Amino acid sequence: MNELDRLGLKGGLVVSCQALEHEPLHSPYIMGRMAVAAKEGGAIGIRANTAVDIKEIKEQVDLPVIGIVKRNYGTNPVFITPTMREIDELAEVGAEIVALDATLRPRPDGKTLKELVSEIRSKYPQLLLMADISTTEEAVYAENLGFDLISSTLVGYTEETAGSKLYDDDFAILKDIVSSVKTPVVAEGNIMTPEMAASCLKAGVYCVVVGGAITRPQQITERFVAEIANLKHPESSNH
Ligand SMILES: CC(=O)N[C@H](C=O)[C@@H](O)[C@H](O)[C@H](O)COP(=O)(O)O
Repeated sequence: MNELDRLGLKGGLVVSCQALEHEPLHSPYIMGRMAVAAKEGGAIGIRANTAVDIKEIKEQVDLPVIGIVKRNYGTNPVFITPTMREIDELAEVGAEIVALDATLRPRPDGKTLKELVSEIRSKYPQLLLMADISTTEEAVYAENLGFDLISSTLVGYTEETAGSKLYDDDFAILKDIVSSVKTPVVAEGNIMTPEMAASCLKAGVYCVVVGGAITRPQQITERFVAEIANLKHPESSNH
């Protein structure tokens, strides 16, 4: 059994417990409780943002953590674990897997993705690396660089893919990625229902990451409110 399979994520649900500074649940304590709730519900892993949140989550649950640090560097669009600084923070708190932006866009420190990956491999050989990508081309490149996992996290969140959603055309992009690489693929991004999560697993992904639909109550409330508003004013939904 390889290092990745030993973590026990295969075929299961990873819950992303994240709340940015501007969000109502922003707090390591609350993210720790979210992780406990996720574990009670049967989650087999947690995805989390920042060293402080991960530290708290690791004190609360014994599940493997996919760690990221979201940090903006000026106007550069790469914000998920962009540089070695964020990798160092995540390694220090013991994230088993580190996810990083693996798009082909220039990074804020001017390093190429290839350079960053080889630096991480020599500094932290035990760390498993997840490539957060937005296109099949990026997935294939990430596989060539030797990433341990490839996640659809950034589909719809880059200039090139803006306007698309992971679930478009019955998860066509996800299926294309799965059939183009041998590396385990993670389905992540806009998976809003249990049925959608099951469809992703049926499409051959290694595991599924769900965030907002479980841990961002403001998003969940918004969907209820939108549906109710639609009932009251059906004609306005066309505008
Ligand atoms: C694009 C981006 O910043 N994605 C972030 C990556 O960690 C998180 O904000 C998402 O919540 C996570 O990917 C899970 O996706 P969803 O919350 O849609 O289930």
